[in-house]
Amino acid sequence: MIEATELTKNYGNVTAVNRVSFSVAEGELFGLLGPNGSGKTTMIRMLTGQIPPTSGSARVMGLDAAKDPIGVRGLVGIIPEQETPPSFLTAEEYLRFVASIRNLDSVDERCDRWFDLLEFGDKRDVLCKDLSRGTRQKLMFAQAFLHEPELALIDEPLINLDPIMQRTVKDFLREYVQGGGTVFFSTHILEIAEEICDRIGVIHNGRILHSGPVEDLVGSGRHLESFFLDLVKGDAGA
Ligand SMILES: Nc1ncnc2c1ncn2[C@@H]1O[C@H](COP(=O)(O)OP(=O)(O)OP(=O)(O)O)[C@@H](O)[C@H]1O
Repeated sequence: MIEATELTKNYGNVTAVNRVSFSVAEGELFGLLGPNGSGKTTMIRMLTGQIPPTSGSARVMGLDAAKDPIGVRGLVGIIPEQETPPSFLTAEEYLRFVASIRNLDSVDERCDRWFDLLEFGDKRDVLCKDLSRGTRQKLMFAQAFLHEPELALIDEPLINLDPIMQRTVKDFLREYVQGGGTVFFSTHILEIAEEICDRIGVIHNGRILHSGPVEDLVGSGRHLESFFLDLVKGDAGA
């Protein structure tokens, strides 16, 4: 579903992502872990064609993300970091707007499903500017999955959600990949990665320091936190 080859992004003299290669297979829940400023958001922006790479390439669902960014965004679901829905639309108007752009049928059913699952149907007629941060995040989650994409790319999916809603979203993501969907998400919350990911990549200073199945870590008796800290601190000291 994703094939990144020597992907690099420079902002002026800052190298945010440095010759990163990896792939994500269908049905996988892949977590990109890294501390603040390590390159996670830049990576997701390149994979979704929001910014072009300085060099290297990314194929996403068979399309070149730099050459066909609109094609990629038509296929995948995206939750960008700290993105908020338009302030002047209600929650339901926003979902219907997304549904019309994506030419979806059964719009009532699709909207109801997400209002029910994420328990915010009582907010459907509230203007987005008046929604709480957590409810805006639920809405962003709903818009990303409204068209039932085969691949979702999510930047920090659970950051504003309370523990009950985090549980719902984690369960949804596991069911989604068990049903054949693929998820690429970035986080610095290690417990979430350890709990739901099939595979993780650890990124620091724009480079992938490690990539592998979570069960290898669990099987070795190591906790992800100590593994992550050793890797990142070792890299910082190198
Ligand atoms: N538009 C930009 N212009 C200049 N530098 C940028 C830009 N976007 C990101 N950077 C820099 O690139 C590096 C990687 O940033 P990025 O936002 O990708 O990291 P991140 O891992 O998502 O961080 P966080 O977890 O804090 O959101 C940082 O040094 C950041 O300051």
